[in-house]
Amino acid sequence: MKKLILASGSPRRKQLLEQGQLQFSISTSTVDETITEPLNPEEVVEQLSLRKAQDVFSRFDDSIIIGADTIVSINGTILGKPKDEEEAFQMLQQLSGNEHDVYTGVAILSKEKTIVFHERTIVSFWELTTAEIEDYISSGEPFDKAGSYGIQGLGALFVKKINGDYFNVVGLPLARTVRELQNFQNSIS
Ligand SMILES: Cc1cn([C@H]2C[C@H](O)[C@@H](COP(=O)(O)OP(=O)(O)OP(=O)(O)O)O2)c(=O)[nH]c1=O
Repeated sequence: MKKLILASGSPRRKQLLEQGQLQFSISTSTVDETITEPLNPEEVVEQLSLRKAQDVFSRFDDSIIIGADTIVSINGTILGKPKDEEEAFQMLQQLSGNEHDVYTGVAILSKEKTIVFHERTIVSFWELTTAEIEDYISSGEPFDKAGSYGIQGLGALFVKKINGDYFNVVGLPLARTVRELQNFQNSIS
């Protein structure tokens, strides 16, 4: 059986794969995450997850590599990780009282094969007050997270409704990823 490598520096993705009882190591990718063409959110996450996986594959081509990327999409706008407090404030204001989509793309690749897929989860937020947003930003939680919130942390207090895989919002659609990986391993062995 080939070794499995998670191409991610995200502590959430590591935790989720561990929860899936998989044996793996980690090698962080250093790719540029800029998107230049006009793409749909699902195309963005698929392309970026593949870019991350390919980067690590170039160093470990005897292994199976998993890469992932998560973004928030609201009214045609894609929200990644905020660069500063001001951007975090704008993002949270946009999400307040509205419904948005969270997309995670996952790429699994080896010498023999490449697969890429995505999952979408719909999340509705309660109306947030300015004070609530400011307090949340002061907690520091928004900064390494797409859309400036973490559903697994204090951000849970903003969520009115969710439709789809919760773990997809945290950064990896776990059950689907494990199933896709099993099929992948069977097909190349
Ligand atoms: C919406 C949301 C996102 N996130 C996180 C998941 C991802 O780690 C992050 C989106 O950034 P990504 O660019 O997908 O991932 P990353 O930079 O953290 O890690 P890497 O590229 O090395 O794999 O946002 C949460 O933790 N909770 C949430 O509720």
